[in-house]
Amino acid sequence: MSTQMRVRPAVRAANLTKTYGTGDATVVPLKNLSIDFAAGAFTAVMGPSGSGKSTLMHVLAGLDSADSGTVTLTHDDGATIELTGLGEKELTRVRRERIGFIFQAYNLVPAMTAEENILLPASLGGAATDRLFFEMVIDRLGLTDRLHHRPFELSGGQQQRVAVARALVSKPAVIFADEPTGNLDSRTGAEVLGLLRTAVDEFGQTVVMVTHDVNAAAGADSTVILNDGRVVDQLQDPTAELLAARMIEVAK
Ligand SMILES: Nc1ncnc2c1ncn2[C@@H]1O[C@H](COP(=O)(O)OP(=O)(O)OP(=O)(O)O)[C@@H](O)[C@H]1O
Repeated sequence: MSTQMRVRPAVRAANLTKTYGTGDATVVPLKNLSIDFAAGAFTAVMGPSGSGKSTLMHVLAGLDSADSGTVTLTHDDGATIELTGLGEKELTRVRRERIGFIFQAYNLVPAMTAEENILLPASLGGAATDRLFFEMVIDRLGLTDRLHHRPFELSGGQQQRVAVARALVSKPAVIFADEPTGNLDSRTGAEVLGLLRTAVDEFGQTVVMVTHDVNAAAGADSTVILNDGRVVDQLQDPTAELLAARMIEVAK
């Protein structure tokens, strides 16, 4: 039995099926998919374009619904919440208190400055922000002199870094990141990966990150590979070379 399977899952997906469209236009991005994400671990999710990675992240975070199946979060004290069984109000509360999300499209609030965007989850959740941690995150992301700019005054990469900072500063139990380094130069990408690693190693948070980059995935503790809406492999501590070889096989 692998290390990953012995530890408590922070997030458990069971038999998730998701369909978009009807008739000839039907797409089934998730096909009876089950997977556990270990608590306090960094898991990468890889797979060909269209294999269902973003859909899975949205369903896991309660941002999109599944046709069937369940998503369950487990607290540190062992208490569980079935996200898929919650009403909208309760779901919003759980998302605010427990989940951070880094979207592919950043989803920043246009009228707010970078700092206001970063502090928004904490202010909505009523939690006090750890100001020292905030300063560390924005310094490492190179955002210190961009805090008073609004999103339209920032480059794509700067907006992505604001989205990363927003997901980190309230220290949610689980962070879902959908290609968080996709739009960044290699140095800033490495900073983002380092911060996600810190979230896991120093703060015990659980990180689930979609990436197309085998080097980024190799820095995680394990990698889940999706193909056609299903989990086709789960590798513990794989090397970038092994991941590259698996991705080529999956794409065949
Ligand atoms: N809102 C939607 N309406 C209809 N089809 C959708 C919608 N969102 C995703 N799909 C389809 O579902 C499938 C899975 O998409 P998804 O974005 O989850 O894949 P992905 O693995 O994240 O891809 P990529 O690596 O290109 O981001 C694709 O065929 C996509 O076109």
